[in-house]
Amino acid sequence: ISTATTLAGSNFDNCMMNASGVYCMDSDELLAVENSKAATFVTKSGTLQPRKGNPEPRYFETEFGSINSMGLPNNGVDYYLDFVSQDQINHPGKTYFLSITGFNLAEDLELLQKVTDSDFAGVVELNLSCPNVPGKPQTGYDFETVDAILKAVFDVYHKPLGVKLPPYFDIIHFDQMAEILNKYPLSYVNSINSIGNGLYINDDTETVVIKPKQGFGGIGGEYVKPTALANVHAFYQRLNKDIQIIGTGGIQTGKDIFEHILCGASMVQVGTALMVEGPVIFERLTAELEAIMAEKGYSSIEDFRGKLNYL
Ligand SMILES: O=C(O)c1[nH]c(=O)[nH]c(=O)c1Cl
Repeated sequence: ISTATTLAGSNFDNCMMNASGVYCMDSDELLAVENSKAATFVTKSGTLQPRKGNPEPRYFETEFGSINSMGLPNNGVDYYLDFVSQDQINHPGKTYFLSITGFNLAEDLELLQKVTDSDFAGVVELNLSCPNVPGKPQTGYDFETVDAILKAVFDVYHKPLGVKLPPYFDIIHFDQMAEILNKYPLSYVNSINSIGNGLYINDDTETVVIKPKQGFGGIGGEYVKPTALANVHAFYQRLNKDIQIIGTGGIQTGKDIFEHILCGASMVQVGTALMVEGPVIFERLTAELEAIMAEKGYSSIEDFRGKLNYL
């Protein structure tokens, strides 16, 4: 039984990794994921300059998941490019993911130029769905802007690149986004980012639990799995088959991974549960997924990927 997968032209010996933003801020965290059972890692979304992010508390764990309004704290794209370029030397042939996000098209292109000028040989994840930068709209919900960004990006960048999308909640939005995405040579689409602008309350103190944005923040964890599975499957149904899907959202067990793959995912990313359990989670998740595959008589994830049945 193998949980191996192929994504963006690279082979991975496992189909799971961290979600950007979790366990990927600095070299210690990235090495912890690297040295776990995860197939690879993706960095925290890098911006042109390092950022402190929003005032704390900006992340809070609840019974069913998490809420965050981090505000894009990161060490800057050069830090992550330097780290991954060095890591590639230590692990020749391994493919890593670099997440980037600009605050406008010019910044996106400047970030990609830096990637082109570096030794980075992995996959770029363009984060179109950073929900927690006050005053900035959620790019992923501005379809014309997404189209303009992808047109400009693929005019200049010709190596493997995927996009991280926010969740959509309307069938027409799945149709409209897929129509845009199908126009471009994307390696993959990663659905979903956190569900934007949720609110969690501490009843004892009658107070919100995070400081930024009067407590409003992106929701992750068990809360979001039905939305994540729907987004994975909606894009699987609509995108041309050379655009693969990374499934992110609500993964806590091997069963959750099985469901994401059944919906069409070729790789899954773990966020909130990784934050809770640490990188050792990938050993448990791998064992649980292998057990499900053994029970069902599947030897590879391709035996059941995308094969969700309808009634
Ligand atoms: O506030 C954040 O840093 C953040 N938080 C999220 O839940 N998703 C993102 O893409 C980002 Cl960039």
